[in-house]
Amino acid sequence: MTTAVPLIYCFPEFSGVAEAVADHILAAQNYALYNDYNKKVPALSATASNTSLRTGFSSSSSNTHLPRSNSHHHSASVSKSRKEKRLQEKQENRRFKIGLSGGSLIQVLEEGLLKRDDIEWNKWDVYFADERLVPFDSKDSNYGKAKRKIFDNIPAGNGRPNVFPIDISLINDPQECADQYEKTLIKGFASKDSVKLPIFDLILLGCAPDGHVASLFPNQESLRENYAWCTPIEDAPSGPQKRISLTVPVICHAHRVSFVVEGATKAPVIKTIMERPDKGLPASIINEKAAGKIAWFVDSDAVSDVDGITKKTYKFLVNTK
Ligand SMILES: O=C(O)[C@H](O)[C@@H](O)[C@H](O)[C@H](O)COP(=O)(O)O
Repeated sequence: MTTAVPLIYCFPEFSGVAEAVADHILAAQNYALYNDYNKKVPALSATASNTSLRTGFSSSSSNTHLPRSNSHHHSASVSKSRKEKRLQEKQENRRFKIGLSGGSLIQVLEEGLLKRDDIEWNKWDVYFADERLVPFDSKDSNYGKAKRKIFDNIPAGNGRPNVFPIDISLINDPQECADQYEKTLIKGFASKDSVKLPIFDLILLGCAPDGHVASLFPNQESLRENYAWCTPIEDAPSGPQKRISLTVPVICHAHRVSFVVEGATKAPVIKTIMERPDKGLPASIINEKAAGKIAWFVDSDAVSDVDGITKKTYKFLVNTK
């Protein structure tokens, strides 16, 4: 049995998965932007005290101290208000950084996200956990699919995310394409400081019947890549052969890593992941290495073969009223 005890949220239907995944994403968005899953705090633009509520920093002391008219106090309050302004700017510049896989996940997101009106799309930076090296208009392109199904259908006026696809001019050269995508990640995650690994707020993964996640396939060398952020795949055993993928260390370094898996065809592999981590399937490796920040969103069919797992009831975090 798996030594990591992941949270497994199970739903009888696909639509239940889609709704819960959307809530989960929204909670992660709100936490990344406001340190508050439920974003109960009032809009930032209003007052300085709102800033303190949102950031957790204590702001003005004017409610607890009588004002004193000396220059020291004046300059202190000027620098305080500068500090507040800086905090406010920092707050306003926060971004929600999410990594998406392809496959059926895109339909789940299409169904769950597009009906919500509390998504701050213009604060999203969307990267891809993996990409097939095909033209964007191919049905196999993860970016192309996400664009057609989701990004192109965001209602007007709801903002637009920053989306980071691969450099399409490099689809014949997986190594170059992976290096270039790594540069894109460095720019987005480490432009000012040097960081060992990027920290995504959330990475969403599917899981194929062979246990591959993103484009990390069983027994391939890319699964053991420990330094690069992004790895080339030259010979994927299914689907388009040339791909790029985020590496295991990058995926496991995210704040949250969530699997979204539906359908009876996945039942055998989910059994193996939960019961035989020693087989070392890519999904098992992530499940174990990122223990503590993993959640599984599955339908009943996908877990029908597994005995002895504890299914949790998903508690919706984001208040939609
Ligand atoms: O580009 C890819 O191949 C995907 O990112 C891949 O990792 C996917 O998530 C699984 O193959 C599951 O796909 P399904 O959910 O469609 O079965």
